[in-house]
Formats: sequence, structure tokens, C-alpha cells
Amino acid sequence: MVRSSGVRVQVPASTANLGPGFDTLGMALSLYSWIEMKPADTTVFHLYGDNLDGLPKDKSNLIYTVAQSVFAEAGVQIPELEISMCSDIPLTRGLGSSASAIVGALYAANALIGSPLPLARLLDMATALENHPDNVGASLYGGIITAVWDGTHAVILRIEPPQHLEVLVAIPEFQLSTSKAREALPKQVSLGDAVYNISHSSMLAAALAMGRLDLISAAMQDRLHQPYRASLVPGMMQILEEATQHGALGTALSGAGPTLLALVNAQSGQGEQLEAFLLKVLKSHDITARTLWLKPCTHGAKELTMDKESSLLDYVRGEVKA
Ligand SMILES: Nc1ncnc2c1ncn2[C@@H]1O[C@H](COP(=O)(O)OP(=O)(O)O)[C@@H](O)[C@H]1O
Ligand SMILES: N[C@@H](CCOP(=O)(O)O)C(=O)O
Repeated sequence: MVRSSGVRVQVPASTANLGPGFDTLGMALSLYSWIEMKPADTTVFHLYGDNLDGLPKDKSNLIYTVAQSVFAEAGVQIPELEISMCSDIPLTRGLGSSASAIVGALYAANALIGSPLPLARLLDMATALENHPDNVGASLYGGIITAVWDGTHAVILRIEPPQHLEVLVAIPEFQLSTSKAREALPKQVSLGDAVYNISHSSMLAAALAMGRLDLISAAMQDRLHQPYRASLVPGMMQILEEATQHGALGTALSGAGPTLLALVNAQSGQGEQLEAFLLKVLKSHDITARTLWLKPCTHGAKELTMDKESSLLDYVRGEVKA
């Protein structure tokens, strides 16, 4: 059943790794992309907002190719699509823009044909495209996720974010692609570093699941990726080492960076001090950054009511930015 009137979906951004959980932990954030998809006579794109500048507006666009993979899997043919997209998620900053695009395209395309594919299948397809399940899992399921991936199937356990958990991100002006940040990683690590990360990541997942905010700073330590990526984000090590003295529960490189992320207890009253500290350290390295206060997003990709009267942009402006 193809829904000729089209579908509209909202997808949250995500932060991957949370420090020690490299390629396995992720959290959805209250920052969003919106995709609208309709069958059309000729393929056409409407990309709204600065965050989508420069992306292709033809059939090479990720949203189109991912949508076609859903139709192929379901045995349906919709070769021409009208695709609209609007996004508050900055590209190549470590906030999961590619994952949200993949998840949004999978979710919208599946909804357009009556949702024949289960969420677990969309997760496998998304992970195969992104190569790791942490961002796509969070964007698809919302909340905090811990995921395993065997190269074919992903399994997700979703953790409800603790009450009072807030997220401060400092987003540098410069871009850093995930592929470049992965090239900085070693091919092999020592047993000691592997044990270090397993122990910290397990502790972090358990602390988040149990609402033990007091254990986050001890758990949020990493030896697998952040030290190797430090030279790509000057000031990062100082922030990781000192931010807890300025009110953070814990800090991490968000995904592959360059965004830096601090988990904060909303009741701490130290938000301004922490924000000033992050910006001061980055500025001392000549990095201009902007900060955003976010919350964990408890829902994943979801379908929105399609209002025939308003365009996607009108919808987003009215609902979110007004
Ligand atoms: N809406 C979109 N449409 C098409 N491609 C996208 C979209 N969003 C992201 N991408 C692709 O994903 C890339 C960014 O992915 P990546 O380097 O993993 O960084 P991020 O941390 O933002 O996910 C962009 O350069 C672009 O190629
Ligand atoms: N686990 C991945 C996460 C990449 O996240 P992104 O938001 O930067 O795409 C990694 O650390 O490489």
C-alpha cells in the first residue's frame, strides 16, 4: 500500500560513544531533522536551512538511495520521489547527521509503503550503511542505547535516560568527517586498554540505567579513541580532564568529534560556569565554537501528522522555531 499523500518524519540527532563505549553506546538528543517523502512524477529535492548546504539534489542524495534500498527490500517500485528535508543537526560535527539522514530515510520510505519492514530490520540496514550501531540505534529507538553488531545483525538494549540529565555541547566551527577521525585510530590496542574500556563502558551503562549520576565521572573514561583523536580537536584533553571541576558529571568527544559533550545534572546550578570554561579552553586554541543545551531525547524516529496545508518548512518553523 503506497501512501500517495506522502509521509513526514522527525528524527533526533545522537551522540555516540559517550567516552568509553566506542561504537556501542549512543544517546538521542533533543536536536532534530525532518524529512517529507512523496511519490512524484520526477524526482525533486527541497533542502531547507544552512545545515544542508552543498548536499546533492539529485538521485545521488543519501536520502534517495537509502529510500530505494527499502523499496527494493520490500519489492515495491517508486522510482521518482519528492523529498523535502530540514535539519537543525550540523553536518560532520559528531552529532550523527549521517545517521539521522539514514534513519530518517529508512523510516520515511518504510512508512510510505505501509511499514512492511520491522524496526529491527531497519536497524540492521542502518547499521550496515553507517558501519557502527551507536548513532543509528539512538536515532531509531531514542533514549540511551547499548548495541552489539556482528556485521549482519544488531541487537539493541534501550536505557531510559536518568531524570535531571542534561547535555551541554560545544560545537566547533570546523568540520571533521567521521572517516578522517577513524583514520587516526590504531589497528590494534593493548589488552590493558581493552580491559580499561570494557570496565568503564560497562560501569557507565549500568550507572546510566540505575540513575547513578555520582558514578558518571569515574566511568566516563576512555583509552580506545579519544587520546588518538586529541590532536584533531585542540583543547579537548584539557576539557576532558578538567570539566568536572567546573560542574560536569563527565565529558567526552561527541562521536568522532569535533563537538565536545558534557553530561550535567540539571540541578547542579553550575551550567554557566561550565559553558564559560568550555568556550574559554577552545578559544585559547583559536577555536570558535557555539554551545547548545540539550536534553536526552526519549523518542526515536517518528511519523508526524501530514498537514496538507503547510510545507515541511512551515511545519518546522511553526512547531519548533516559533
Ligand atoms: N540529509 C543528508 N542528506 C545527504 N547526505 C547527508 C545528510 N546528512 C548527512 N549527510 C552525509 O553525511 C556526512 C556527514 O557524516 P559524518 O562525517 O559521519 O558526520 P556526522 O557526525 O555529522 O554524522 C555529510 O558530509 C554528508 O555526506
Ligand atoms: N563510533 C563512531 C561514532 C561516529 O559518530 P559521528 O556522529 O561522528 O558520525 C566513531 O567514534 O567513529
